[in-house]
Amino acid sequence: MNDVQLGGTRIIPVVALPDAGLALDLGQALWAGGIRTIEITLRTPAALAAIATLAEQSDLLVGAGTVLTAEQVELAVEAGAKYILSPGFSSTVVRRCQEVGVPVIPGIATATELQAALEAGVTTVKFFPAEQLGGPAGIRALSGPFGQVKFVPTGGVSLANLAGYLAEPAVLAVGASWLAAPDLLASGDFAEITRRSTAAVEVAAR
Ligand SMILES: O=C(O)C(=O)C[C@H](O)[C@H](O)COP(=O)(O)O
Repeated sequence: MNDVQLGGTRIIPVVALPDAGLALDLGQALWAGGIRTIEITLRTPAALAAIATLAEQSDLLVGAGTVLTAEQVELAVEAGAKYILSPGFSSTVVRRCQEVGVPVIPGIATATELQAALEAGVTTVKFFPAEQLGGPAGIRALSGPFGQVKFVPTGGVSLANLAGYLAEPAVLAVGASWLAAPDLLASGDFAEITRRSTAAVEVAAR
């Protein structure tokens, strides 16, 4: 599975890319800041083209996010996505990922959903929306009965609370949009994306 790679810098920038033409500059800006993976959400029409560009022309480990259907799994994998994330748990999405042989990180928000994920053969889950669900303490509570599970908290993770999440042994990596925030992408401020990446990677390395 991609745990080893995701566990590298432990930070996954979550990006809704307005224009696939920004993909390479974005990839370079993140890489320069020490980031080694990216989640491109299938929330914009540019997503699949951006995944293809980065999969072919960058060294980033490219994941596809907001994958809600089996068809989207296929499209994302065809485009070059190396792992799949969903905001919630769908046994249909998970099954198709398993059939295709691509690692999947479905979202869970409750113990019931986590049990469903385990039953489906998943042991790495997205914890979404992390801050609203109790943050690191919420993850710690779920880790009690589910000690074998690794979490990727996403939703409300910032530079200010990053260290708290990464200090949890059950946290594989965090997902967050502030590194490549929509306003930075809109204004083409790639230098700031590198600055934010550098700052986050520095916190993760402590
Ligand atoms: O679409 C998905 O699959 C998601 O994960 C939803 C959000 O884009 C992330 O949770 C980012 O949240 P923020 O870092 O708080 O902006």
